[in-house]
Amino acid sequence: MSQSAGRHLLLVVNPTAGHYTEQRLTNFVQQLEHIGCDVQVELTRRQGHSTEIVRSYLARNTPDIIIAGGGDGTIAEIAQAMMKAPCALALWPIGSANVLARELHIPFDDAENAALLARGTRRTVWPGQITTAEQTTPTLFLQMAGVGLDGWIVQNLSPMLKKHTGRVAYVIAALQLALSRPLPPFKTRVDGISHRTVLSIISKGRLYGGPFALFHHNLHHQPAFSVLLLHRLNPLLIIWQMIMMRLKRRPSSNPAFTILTGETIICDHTSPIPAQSDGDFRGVTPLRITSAPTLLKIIAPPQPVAPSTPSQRSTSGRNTKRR
Ligand SMILES: Nc1ncnc2c1ncn2[C@@H]1O[C@H](COP(=O)(O)OP(=O)(O)OP(=O)(O)O)[C@@H](O)[C@H]1O
Repeated sequence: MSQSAGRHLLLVVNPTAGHYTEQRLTNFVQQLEHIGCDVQVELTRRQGHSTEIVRSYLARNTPDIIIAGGGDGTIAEIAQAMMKAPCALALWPIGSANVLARELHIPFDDAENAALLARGTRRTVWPGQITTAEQTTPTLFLQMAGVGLDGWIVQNLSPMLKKHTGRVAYVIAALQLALSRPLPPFKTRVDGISHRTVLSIISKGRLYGGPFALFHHNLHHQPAFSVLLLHRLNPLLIIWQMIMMRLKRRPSSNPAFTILTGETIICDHTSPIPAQSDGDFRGVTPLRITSAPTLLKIIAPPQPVAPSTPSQRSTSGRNTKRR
């Protein structure tokens, strides 16, 4: 009898996610049933609906695993409702970018993913949380948050273009913004040290925008973030960095940006600067980013041996200056 026999799974699916098809869902459910799981499928109908589905489901049931069928936005919404639940989260990566799934080495082949679910190996991850002045409850994110350029991009992104071109839509929006108007600089404080930035990327993972490695380490296993602070916006620099990322080279040292690690990040400005996390708009500055108070269990292959813990440092040597 398989290890997964009798496991009760809730599969929450975003049917608007980049790589969803009805046929793919039918096949995936059959694969899960084939390994002995009892699967309940719920389709979302609007943004935020997956949080409501999971909350009301957990009030009445105790599933063994909740599967997030979608991209990073759907995963974050489901995690938001699961923080105190004893069950594990699994990923069915059918989104456009699927950054967290790439980061955790979740198989993109559905049969292999079902086999991973059958084995049930778990990792714990430490989510981040973003709190704005208008929120009473912080919003969780599992992969990354971006303030400034990233927030403007998500605010200006055409959903139709995203549906048809996937990640290319973000590049088009970034170049449009970079060429159209000067973006206001704002203040980002990383563990008390203040920097002037036009974009701050605060990440648990190594990857950004899909398969591109932006940082050396993934910090999912500890209450810290990798932080990239872009000090000025130069379209040529952005194109150059994209080429380097495409070639899977990490950003080189450059006076235009600083890379460091930190635990508490505060962004502020006299006028509101937009922020996104895991690909969705999250409000405006002033805002504060810290680690969530609880860990989350995720079905994933075992974590590769981690390199030594990075201490707070800067690749451009500028993190000690106050701006
Ligand atoms: N039925 C729905 N209709 C409209 N929006 C939805 C629906 N279900 C979920 N959403 C929203 O769609 C947004 C994007 O979803 P998701 O992250 O799953 O897919 P994606 O954008 O294709 O993938 P990725 O985040 O990996 O690029 C999320 O904000 C989610 O709340």
